[in-house]
Amino acid sequence: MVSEPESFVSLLERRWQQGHFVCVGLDPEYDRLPAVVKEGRTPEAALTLFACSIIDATADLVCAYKPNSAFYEAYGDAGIRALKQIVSYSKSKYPEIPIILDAKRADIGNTNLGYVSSSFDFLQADAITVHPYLGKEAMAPFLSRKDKGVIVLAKTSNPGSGEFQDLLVGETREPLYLTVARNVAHHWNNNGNCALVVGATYPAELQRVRELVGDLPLLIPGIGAQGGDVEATVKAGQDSRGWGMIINSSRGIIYASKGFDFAQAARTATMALSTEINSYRS
Ligand SMILES: O=C(O)c1cc(=O)[nH]c(=O)n1[C@@H]1O[C@H](COP(=O)(O)O)[C@@H](O)[C@H]1O
Repeated sequence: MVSEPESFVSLLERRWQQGHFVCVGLDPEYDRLPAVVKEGRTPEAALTLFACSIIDATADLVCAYKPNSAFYEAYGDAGIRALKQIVSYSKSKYPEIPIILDAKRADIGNTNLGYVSSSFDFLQADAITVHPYLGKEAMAPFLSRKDKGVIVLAKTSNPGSGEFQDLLVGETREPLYLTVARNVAHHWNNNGNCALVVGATYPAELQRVRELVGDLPLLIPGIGAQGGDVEATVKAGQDSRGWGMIINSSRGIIYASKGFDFAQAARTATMALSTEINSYRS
């Protein structure tokens, strides 16, 4: 009998149980790669070696990896091949670590079937980031994949995220990001596979979301290069179990050193962030 693949949420909860809350963002730019990685290699080989070296150096410290598709699509088919190799490498060597494809997809329903095939079946990611703009009905192809995580943008980390996300809406005149959080937690999550994105740069909003959604997993980017505060993030973002957080740092970890020691430096940065996160959990 073929056993069911372990679900995204169950993989995640096992990592949290072991005290791992850091998500390393695998967002490589060829021009920023260390010379030791680029020398004598094609861009495809260099991107793959860089990300896989960081995976090997940090696998015992993380709750997830999050490659952002943009950084691979930028290099055309070579980039897509690199992304495929990186996900395959991580899934075969570290099957206990969930992979989040950060692609911020979502379209009308039948178009979403294409995104589902490419992210979950071709790339074999465990979860994907999506935006909520088309509503629950359109999201059925994602939501029906019980084993895969559907991580919905609520309050994003960028300075201009309030333009739409903070608009006061509905009878209660609450900010739109809270309506998104409520609908996802209470109406979209029939299969227990939903999560939300809330930026670490907005701890007050993070707290409001956490109060509204119970123990729903939250992907929290914005630590490191974007300046989010770790203490405020953990205090606002942890759930009733002291879990619930996928705290992403990309540039702050992957570019910790430009030298031959880049992977070891990524490990040191991941360890420091993990220790700091755990020091604020209750
Ligand atoms: O969905 C995301 O991961 C995301 C949402 C958000 O609100 N802000 C945000 O920065 N991200 C992503 O998280 C990563 C942040 O990278 P660094 O700023 O380098 O740590 C990038 O891949 C972003 O695209």
